[in-house]
This record gives sequence, C-alpha cells and structure tokens, in this order.
Amino acid sequence: MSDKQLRNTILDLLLRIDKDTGFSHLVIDNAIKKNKINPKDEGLLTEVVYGTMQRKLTLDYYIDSFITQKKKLDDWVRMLLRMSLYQMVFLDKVPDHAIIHEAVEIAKKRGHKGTSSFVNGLLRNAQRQGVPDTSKINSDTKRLSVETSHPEWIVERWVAEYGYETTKKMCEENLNRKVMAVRVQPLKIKRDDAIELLTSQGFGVKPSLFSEQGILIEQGNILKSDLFKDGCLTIQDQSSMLVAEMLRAEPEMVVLDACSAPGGKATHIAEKMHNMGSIHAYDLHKKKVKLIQDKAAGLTLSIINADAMDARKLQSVHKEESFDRILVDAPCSGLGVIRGKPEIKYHKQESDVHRLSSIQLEILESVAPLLKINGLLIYSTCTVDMEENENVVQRFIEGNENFDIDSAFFKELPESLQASQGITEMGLQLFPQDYGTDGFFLTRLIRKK
Ligand SMILES: C[S@@+](CC[C@H](N)C(=O)[O-])C[C@H]1O[C@@H](n2cnc3c(N)ncnc32)[C@H](O)[C@@H]1O
Repeated sequence: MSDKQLRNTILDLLLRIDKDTGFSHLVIDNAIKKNKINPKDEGLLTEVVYGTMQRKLTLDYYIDSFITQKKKLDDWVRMLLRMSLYQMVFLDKVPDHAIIHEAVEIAKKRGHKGTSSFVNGLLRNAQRQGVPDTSKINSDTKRLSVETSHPEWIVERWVAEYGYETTKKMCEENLNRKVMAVRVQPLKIKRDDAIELLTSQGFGVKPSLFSEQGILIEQGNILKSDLFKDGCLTIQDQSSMLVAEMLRAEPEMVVLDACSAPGGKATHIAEKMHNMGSIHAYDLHKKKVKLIQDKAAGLTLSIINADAMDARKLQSVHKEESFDRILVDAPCSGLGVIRGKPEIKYHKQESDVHRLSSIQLEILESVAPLLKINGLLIYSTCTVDMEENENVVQRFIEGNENFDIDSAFFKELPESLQASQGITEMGLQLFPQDYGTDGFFLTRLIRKK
C-alpha cells in the first residue's frame, strides 16, 4: 500500500468511527485484515486513528484558532486537518513537510483547488507559528476539556462527583493506551504454565492483580499466539475479572446472568463452577446471543444456556427464588472504557446517563425476586458515574428492604484493593488511573428475606 493509499484509508476509517458506525478497535482490525496492511503500516494506522480520535477536541481547538472566518468545514476536510495536525504535534514519525504534502494531495483529489490551498495554508501556519497555548484558557473545566479532549459535560460531572484532581488524572490517563489483559481457561491450562510458555515464545507477560486467572500482556500480539487460538485464553480487562471472583458461584449452583453478551463474565463464572451446574445467560439482542454461545463453545464450556430476552421480563420465564447467584452487568454509558474506545466520549450525551440509570434500576428491580434468600447478586458497570453506579444501588436498597449491601464483599476484595480511594458504602469504583484497569464499578448485594 502506498503512503497516499494508507492516508486515504486512515481518513476513511476516522470518518466512519466519527459517524458512530463502529467501535474504533473493530473498524481498525477489519481494515487491517481486509486491506492486508503490512506490520509497519499497521502500527502507523493504529496510532494515527486512535490518537486523532483521542485528541479530537484538542485538535479542533488548534484548527479553529487558525480560521478567521467562522465557516463550517466539510467533515472530511476537518478530519484531514485533525489527522495531519495530530501527526505534526504528537508524533515524530513523519516529517512535517511530508505530512502537509500528503494532506494537500488528498484535498486536491477529494475537493477542489480552493480546498487544497486552504488545507495547505492552515497546516503551514501551524508549522510556522506552532499551535495555540491552551494554558491561557481561564476556566479550569474548559481548559481540562480542551487539553485532554473530553466534552465539558463529562468533565463537569466528574469534577462535581470526584473532585478536580481525580478528574484531571482520569482525563489524562484516558489518553494513554491500556495494557491488555487475558484470562486463562483453568480447565485447560494453569496460569503459571501459560506464563512460562508465552515467555518462552517471546511475549512480555506477568500475572494480573485481581484474579488468579489473569495475565497482563505487556509485549506481543496475543491474538496470534497458539494458546489464544486453542481457546486457552480470553481477552478480559482485570476489572471485569473481579466480577466472577466476587460472585462466589460454586459448582452445581444455578446462576442468572441477566445482561450477558458477549459472554466474557458468563464464561468466567462457568470456569469458576468447574463447568458444573447451570448458567442462564440472557441478552436483549437476539444477534448477540450467538456471541455468548460461540465464546462458551470456544472455551469448551457446556453449562451456559443463552437466550434472547429483556432482563426486565425474566419473571415471565423464571419462578421467584430460582437462582443462587445473579449477575446484572448492566448496559451503561461506558465512560470507563474511553482509553480503548475514545469515540465513546463524543457519542454519549448526558441524557444517556439519565436514561440508562432508569433502565439499570428497572433491571435490578425485575431480577431481584428471582434470587434465593441468602443468595448473592452482583451489580456492575463499565462506567465512571455516580448516577449509574452508587445512586442506582442506593435507590434499589431503599426500595427493597429485603436486600442489603453484603458487608463481606469489602473484606473479600483483593488485598491490593482494600485501601482503594474508590470504596464507598455502596461498592467499589475503579478509576483507570489507579490500577491500570478500565473504569469499572461493582458491588454485591445479599437477599436477607
Ligand atoms: C455491559 S454489556 C454485558 C457484557 C457481558 N456481561 C460480558 O461480560 O461479556 C451489557 C449488555 O446488556 C445488553 N442489554 C441491554 N439492555 C438489556 C436488557 N433490557 N435486557 C437484557 N440485556 C440488555 C446489551 O445488549 C449488552 O450486551
């Protein structure tokens, strides 16, 4: 693939991700496979696509400072400027003159002469004058929003909920790449043996913090390893691994996973149960049920029965007090996984947080009667927001006096989490900057009567 083709591909991918037609990691993976992109170009493509999305608002601030007449730019022109400026300001892989030349060539081809001279002029101005100094922005939240490219509503919510310093660290951390984690299928291989084998094959790996099944991948493409291809490993963030650890499901129990696709946690729970007992796994979307089934089959786990169903209607198919354990890994705004899916921060709106928190409470209310007395229920989300996390739990407890937060949950947390700043009386909020995990919330409820 020529440099010009590569840059056109990058521009097309960015436009697709920005229009919310696919998560960045899936769009990038598909493009690499489809276009048979070589490893060197693969690195640049991934870096520029992720980096441009991650820094979109910062780049827009730079672009707007060079535009005197406030005219609306075509989407592709703005995106071309963003990706070019991203490379000029944040990368040193390609010289500025080459970046500008490629951008002008693309602008000539996609637009008209006026467009290419506009692109040329703006990028040359940026090259000569440098980008504007953001430290001069007066408002703390606006400055943090521009410098770390998070919409102001998110910054304002986080500052109100967690304070300025925590918010600043979180926004800065969200610009980094996270270290990938995988879970070992213990019925197939021991973690120590997997670590030894992967190390001998040149991977940089080490045990993860919160689960005896977790491995952190610091170097190497684990998707290409034999262990992954043989179904001995599943990709899962360390925070998500905590869920099955804390659910305390045992062999022969009957478990409900109310929002299960793609099945990451259901399969982990099945492993914890030594593939004995039963897990009823549901998801609202019929097409996602196959993802659960495929994941279970890939890991040779047979106790998961997956079906499509709105978790709010499960009382129509299951009797009261049917389950020893229930997991509600609820649909959420996803503000905890911005590092891996940067587009989330631009696509989600504050109204989504309000809408989702109502659905989360409805799901909890609907599945609660299905839990046996003394049974345990985990509520979790991959978001950082009190309205969807602590407040949902509090509202649920207030309305259901037969449920309580299980105090044993806090004692059973891994030692490294015992002093976490995210522990409140409602549960545990993990922040991405604290342990390198996704932003994630979980708590455990117990049914008393
Ligand atoms: C956070 S994801 C679950 C991830 C999954 N537990 C795992 O570990 O792989 C939330 C899931 O809830 C599903 N969902 C959304 N609304 C639902 C509802 N009303 N009932 C059941 N599932 C729902 C979504 O389709 C999505 O797959």
